[in-house]
Amino acid sequence: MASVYGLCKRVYTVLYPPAPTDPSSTPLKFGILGAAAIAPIAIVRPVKNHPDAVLYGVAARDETRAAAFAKKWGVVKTYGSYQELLDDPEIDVVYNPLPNGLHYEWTMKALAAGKHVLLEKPSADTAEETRKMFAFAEKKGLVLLEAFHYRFHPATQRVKEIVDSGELGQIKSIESSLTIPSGLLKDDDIRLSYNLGGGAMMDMGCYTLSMTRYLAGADPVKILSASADTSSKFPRIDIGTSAKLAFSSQTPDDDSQITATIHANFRLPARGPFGLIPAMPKMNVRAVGTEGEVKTYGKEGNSKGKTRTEKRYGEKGNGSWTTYRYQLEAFIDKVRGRTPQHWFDAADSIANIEWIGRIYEETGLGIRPASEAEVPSA
Ligand SMILES: NC(=O)C1=CN([C@@H]2O[C@H](COP(=O)(O)OP(=O)(O)OC[C@H]3O[C@@H](n4cnc5c(N)ncnc54)[C@H](OP(=O)(O)O)[C@@H]3O)[C@@H](O)[C@H]2O)C=CC1
Ligand SMILES: O=C1OC[C@@H](O)[C@H](O)[C@H]1O
Repeated sequence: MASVYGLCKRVYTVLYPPAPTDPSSTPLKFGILGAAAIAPIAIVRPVKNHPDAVLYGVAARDETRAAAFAKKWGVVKTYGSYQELLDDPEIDVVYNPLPNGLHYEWTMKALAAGKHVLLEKPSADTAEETRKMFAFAEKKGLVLLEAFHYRFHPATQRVKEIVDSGELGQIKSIESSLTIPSGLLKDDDIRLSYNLGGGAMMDMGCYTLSMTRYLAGADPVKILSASADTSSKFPRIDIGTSAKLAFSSQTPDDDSQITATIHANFRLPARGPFGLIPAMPKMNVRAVGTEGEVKTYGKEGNSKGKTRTEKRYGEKGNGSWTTYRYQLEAFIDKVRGRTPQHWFDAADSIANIEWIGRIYEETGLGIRPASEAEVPSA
């Protein structure tokens, strides 16, 4: 009963985050590019709870969309084009939740305008674009972060701690999957557009790969296999991708490899007789060592031997801080010149998109198209 109450309380606090009690008189002003579906959870609510941030602007291709968004979420100013927002000297930080294929163009333009950028995942369509964005940010002395929010949460960090502690023995395999049920995406969803950088490996596989690389503490050494499911309607889009990767063992004196499987799918079929049991979105990570295993997100299985369940909601906000709120805290610390509790750098983002590209090549679908937009040069 107590935990049901706790859950309801956490959900309520996530949806209605309390205003900070000690707001800054000179907060960072955030601008959002596009009235994106993800913006309320990923940036609007976290900003409302941060003492050093305000939601200043939102731009949309059609200003009425920006106006509707601003009214609903309490944003101060609206713009009828992304460039107008970037040209506003009041804006300090840009949140870029545009379709993947537009990440590079608008991040380069935002950096050129002198804004720090919190950039949605995956960083861009190609590794070359990601390299250029980070090089430009560094040259300009601006903060650029790919929004892998999960990394900032204490639960993720605890899993990493368990893996690194050695209590599981030598890690032999890592499995990571992120899947959503069939029927969730409409045909015009950005995730189903090749030109906008869509595909399951881009959209969800980027997390599974990132998490696997994080737990392995290294990049893969080889792709052992990779395959993609497609559909006749979207022949260049992977509805699902599965890949098997080899990592070098991180344990000294162990020359065996870690085998990792990653799995991303947009169309998990319903189950049971006549498909009557609807599938649920699933996020699962499991690292198996010679002495034990750790699972995240999934339910306890019928494991033999000793098992324990650890919960890590984090201490902040009485356990109500989301991954996005933790991410925002770190991002603002970085912008303000403080040391964030966790960070990951350009090399990490570059390696992730490089391996996404390699996996796409291996499936035969090829990497997503590079941007043809004219952008400011680094
Ligand atoms: N961190 C996370 O948990 C999540 C991250 N994401 C990432 O965020 C990004 C956006 O995802 P999501 O919010 O679901 O996307 P939406 O479908 O809501 O699209 C985002 C915005 O893209 C703009 N846009 C610009 N050009 C186009 C175009 N040609 N076609 C369609 N839209 C266009 C639209 O802005 P306008 O208002 O100007 O029309 C729209 O609001 C993606 O990179 C995705 O990977 C998505 C979900 C979860
Ligand atoms: O967190 C997520 O889960 C569902 C995906 O479609 C989305 O883009 C991703 O970021």
